[in-house]
Amino acid sequence: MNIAILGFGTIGSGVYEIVNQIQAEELKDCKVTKILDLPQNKDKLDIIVCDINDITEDESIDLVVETMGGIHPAYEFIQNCLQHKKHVVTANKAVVAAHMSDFLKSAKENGVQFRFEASTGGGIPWLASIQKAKRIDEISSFYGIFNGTTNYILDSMNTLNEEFETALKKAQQLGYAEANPSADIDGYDVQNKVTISAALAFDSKIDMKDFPCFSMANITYEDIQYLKSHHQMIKYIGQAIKKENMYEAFVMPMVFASNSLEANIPSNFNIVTLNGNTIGELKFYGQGAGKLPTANAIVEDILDIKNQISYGKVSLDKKLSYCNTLLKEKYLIRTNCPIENEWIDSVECKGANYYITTKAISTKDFMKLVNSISDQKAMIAKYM
Ligand SMILES: NC(=O)C1=CN([C@@H]2O[C@H](COP(=O)(O)OP(=O)(O)OC[C@H]3O[C@@H](n4cnc5c(N)ncnc54)[C@H](OP(=O)(O)O)[C@@H]3O)[C@@H](O)[C@H]2O)C=CC1
Ligand SMILES: N[C@@H](CC=O)C(=O)O
Repeated sequence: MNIAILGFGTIGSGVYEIVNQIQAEELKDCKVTKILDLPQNKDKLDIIVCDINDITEDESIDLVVETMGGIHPAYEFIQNCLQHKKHVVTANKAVVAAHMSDFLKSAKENGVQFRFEASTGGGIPWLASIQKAKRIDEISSFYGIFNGTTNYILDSMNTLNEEFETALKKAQQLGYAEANPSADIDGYDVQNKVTISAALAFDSKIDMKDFPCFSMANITYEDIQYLKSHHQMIKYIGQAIKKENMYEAFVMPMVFASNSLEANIPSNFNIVTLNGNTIGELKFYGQGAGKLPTANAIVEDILDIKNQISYGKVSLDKKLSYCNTLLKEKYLIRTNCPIENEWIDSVECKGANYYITTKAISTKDFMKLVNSISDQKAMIAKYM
């Protein structure tokens, strides 16, 4: 199987290394024969080309790996490759979340495969596991730590007493962060991953514009110390739940008991959990970001395509409506101004700050409460 890679950065170079340099029996008839890169990088390797047509028009190429990131020109390049009857495997959650149904349709029309395991959960076989679980079960909910960069930051602040900015810089140097790390910190990356996971778990295209997404940028060292004194830890979570033809979803910081699995996830690792009617709770753990773990997930997709292995068809046929009264939960707000409200359960004063815990309330009421807070630096989290 001849493979082309679009984009030779952290993940693209990892795919090249695994396919062309690891001596696995399964990989012996796979070879990267072309790489699309920008003209300034033309001399890095003799298989680099700078025109997508050199790949789409090359009949010897069977499969294209897209690891450029972003929506454009990734969307056009993926469509072009599918229309030229080449299988496509991508790690690019932004383009998959936005255009999954177009890609699946083009792949079907052209008799090829479109796979995207690496887009969600890095090296964890999460999407395949959702598909396997769904062969028997109805999946009612999933949640988890879906972002390696933000987990690395929170873990470094907690265990190494590092500043947020220092930890972020290290995560960037290690190749975990998105090109614009606001995607990690402000939640767009997890929104994409929740959307992709929901498509597979619930057979439905949910719209990320509907559900709340709170940044984790306001979490401070003092917040982590405060929670530690209460035997708790904060993590950055994506979550979705389905009830009949309705769903709720969130991206936000969440407070866990310090002896829970989630509270103890280190470094760039992710943990993701699904709930099914016969399997119950099922958890998956592994590196959620980084060159070789993510490249590994891409190569697993390549081998599944080569060996014609599928865990079920992806269908987005079910219509789910967003409903913000399905859940009733407790929230934690740290702010410099007191809040008086019927939904407040307790308030603890710490220096200039108030740590406010709400009663169990609906998302609808919680959003009203949040909109009444003028403190731009307020930290907002949900209790697990
Ligand atoms: N890093 C990670 O841990 C993970 C990343 N992903 C996803 O994988 C994708 C790639 O990420 P990553 O490897 O980290 O990103 P990088 O920025 O390291 O790599 C992207 C590469 O693509 C190149 N590129 C951009 N546009 C073009 C173009 N038009 N033609 C040719 N080359 C182009 C870039 O060149 P230049 O730098 O010169 O602009 C860069 O070398 C993203 O979608 C990301 O979300 C998914 C899971 C984990
Ligand atoms: N930036 C992402 C990369 C993997 O999806 C992350 O940190 O999780």
